[in-house]
Amino acid sequence: MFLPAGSQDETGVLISNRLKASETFRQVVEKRNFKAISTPVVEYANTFTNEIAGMDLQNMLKWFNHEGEIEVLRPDWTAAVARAIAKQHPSFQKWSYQGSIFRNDKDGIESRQAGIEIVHADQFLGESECLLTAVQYLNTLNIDQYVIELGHTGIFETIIAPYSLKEAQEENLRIAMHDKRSDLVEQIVEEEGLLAIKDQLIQLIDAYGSKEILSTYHDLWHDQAELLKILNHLEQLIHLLEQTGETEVIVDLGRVKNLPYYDGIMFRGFLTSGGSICFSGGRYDKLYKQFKQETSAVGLAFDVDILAQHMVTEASRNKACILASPKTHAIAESLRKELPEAIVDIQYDVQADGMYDKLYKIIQENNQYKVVER
Ligand SMILES: N[C@@H](Cc1c[nH]c[nH+]1)C(=O)O
Repeated sequence: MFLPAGSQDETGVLISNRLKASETFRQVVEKRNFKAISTPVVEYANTFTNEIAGMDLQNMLKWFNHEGEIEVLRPDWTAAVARAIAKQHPSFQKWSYQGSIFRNDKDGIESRQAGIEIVHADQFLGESECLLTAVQYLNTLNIDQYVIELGHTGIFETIIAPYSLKEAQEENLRIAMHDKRSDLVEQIVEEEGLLAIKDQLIQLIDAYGSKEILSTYHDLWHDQAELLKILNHLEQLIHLLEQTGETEVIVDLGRVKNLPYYDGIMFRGFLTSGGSICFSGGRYDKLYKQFKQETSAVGLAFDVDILAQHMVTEASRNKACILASPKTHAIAESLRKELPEAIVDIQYDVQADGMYDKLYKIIQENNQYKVVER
């Protein structure tokens, strides 16, 4: 029997790591006063594809229901949580969730996320709390080899704003920037007659690295108030992270939004070995416009599958086997307590050597049963 492309089975350590990552997440966010929320796996496509949320239906797992409406398997938590809490009283700000999302533009169709969303809070408070929760969670999981990257949708958007690009061309340019394809950026800019910003965009592609890069851009953008404001904002967040710990922070000024609803700061966590993205998030105030709310909204989600692959597994426990028979099986069961530290299996026969660290047999002594090493 085969599985559809993108679906996969899992066994052993990966599962226990994932469960541990989930439980740790639950504890960390509960202690930081997040309230758990869960939304159904099946939703109307419109929750994600409406004009404001803007996600692409093409990448969703979808079907028609009996009323002819398109339903999907949850492709994104952020839009689902926004739908769910839009009706809630705005006094509560901090939400957390855990569960799968399904999209066929990712490596596997299903990926497990653990995330937080902070709504109606002061902007800097929300962003700081997102980043500091990420730091605390990764520390608690003993993952210390990572880098936090900060970006901002406003840089690219401000630069192209004076030119009225068609939506499709704008998106192509965004994708070329996202992929850091200077050849494509050059081509699109020339086709669209945007020569005035050609050099600026090409230069931005390489504008990533440690915070020192910010001072170069302070000079370059000295007369562009909007862009200077963004640089100051990034600096403020870097300063906060520096004050609270040893976290390595980089900036990518050429970063463009990877989700259509982002408008503002964007953050990602990269694991140093291998470079996988372990969390991703950003500001998305505009998503709430669909509910006629002008508010602040920011969040991030961890890729729990990636975390599970990179968690250091604890030294595994000793594996013991008590050899029994149908007649002594009940006795063997009662003798498990004599081996409290080990993983204890009961078998009638052990075929392969090396399956267990120790083999025990049952003996009777003074009318008492006990296990002794064989
Ligand atoms: N939903 C985003 C993560 C996020 C949470 N909040 C804001 N952004 C993602 O799947 O990448």
